[in-house]
Amino acid sequence: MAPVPSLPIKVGHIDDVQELRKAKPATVPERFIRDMADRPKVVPNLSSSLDIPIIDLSKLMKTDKDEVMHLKTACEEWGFFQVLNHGIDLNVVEDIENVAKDFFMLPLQEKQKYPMAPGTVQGYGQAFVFSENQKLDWCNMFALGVEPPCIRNPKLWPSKPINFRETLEIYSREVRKLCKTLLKYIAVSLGLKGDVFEEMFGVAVQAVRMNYYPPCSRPDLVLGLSPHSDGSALTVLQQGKDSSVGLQILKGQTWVPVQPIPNALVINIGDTLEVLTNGKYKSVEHRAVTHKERDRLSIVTFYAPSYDIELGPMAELVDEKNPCRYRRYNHGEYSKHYVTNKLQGKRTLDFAKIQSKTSN
Ligand SMILES: COC(=O)C(/C=C/C1=C(C)CCCC1(C)C)=C/O[C@H]1C=C(C)C(=O)O1
Ligand SMILES: O=C(O)CCC(=O)C(=O)O
Ligand SMILES: [Fe+2]
Repeated sequence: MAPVPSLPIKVGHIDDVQELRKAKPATVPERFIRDMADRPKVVPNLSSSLDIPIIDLSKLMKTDKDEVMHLKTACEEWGFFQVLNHGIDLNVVEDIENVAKDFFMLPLQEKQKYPMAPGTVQGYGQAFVFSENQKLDWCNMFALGVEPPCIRNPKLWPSKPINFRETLEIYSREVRKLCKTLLKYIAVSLGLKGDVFEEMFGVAVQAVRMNYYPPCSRPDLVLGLSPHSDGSALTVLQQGKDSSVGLQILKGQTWVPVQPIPNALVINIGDTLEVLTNGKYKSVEHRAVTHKERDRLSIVTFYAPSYDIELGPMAELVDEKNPCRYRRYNHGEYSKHYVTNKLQGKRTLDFAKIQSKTSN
């Protein structure tokens, strides 16, 4: 079951932010200006002790016990880590960045041949806009369902740049392998059998979203991407080589910037793993901010179970001390719920939460 909108929705006019940037209006249009409380603080991006953990996959693959512990701590305390020695050929990483950039640099008319229809998440445009008065993100997105083939919409796969399709296929194959490997060690770090997720997921759903954030004259007033947690099991995020620092994750009350590390990929736990682990590993809220002079590109892969599967907290992770915090549900239904609601911090996961006096 692929998620589709059931009602026609009115979203009003959505400015293309690259075109806005070219036109250089004296002020940022009202629809992009955030309420005071939601505006980002613009501070210098200094590296600090609050950097997200770094995991060396080559050590994990030798089942280095310390690295497995390190992974466990990263998933429990951060929900985010950067992975080094991820095994994806650097040419593959470079090629996807180049085709994504080439796509976004095409004339608007060309990109609009692949429109994201209101209320849907595939194609070129802004996802997660459901009303005329909703604030907009300072971002252009291009998103495609990749696996299994039944979620692809072939009309949305662009003919330009000419190597787009082949490059995305090669990249997605490699990222899929990486997700399977990471899930194996995530299972091991939980004291579970390495193949537990692979067995459970069926033919995993995989989607890619390319986000392009042009510079913004008032980065203090806008957001590149609204706060959200990902609906996936695992997300793999590649930050453009010369991109500005823009990804921030919420740690306690603080938005912590993710400092790009050359040749590393950013991995985060999605809502689905939070549910499966009964909240032991958390999907952490994150957002993107913009920069006054510099642009930013990110290529994001969402990896999730087949729509057919029913899931809930794994029995091994539920006991008296850790009572069951989420109900069982069908993943296709959660996907539909996710893509038919605006990005709203961690609120989307209320879908699955068992409300109790102690739950947060
Ligand atoms: C803009 O897209 C998203 O943010 C997104 C959607 C991904 C998808 C597609 C682009 C094609 C169809 C499948 C899918 C819904 C995965 C986020 O994906 C998260 C949300 C859920 C649920 C998930 O599994 O990944
Ligand atoms: O661009 C980024 O760094 C954030 C992207 C993101 O969180 C997403 O696409 O879900
Ligand atoms: Fe995200």
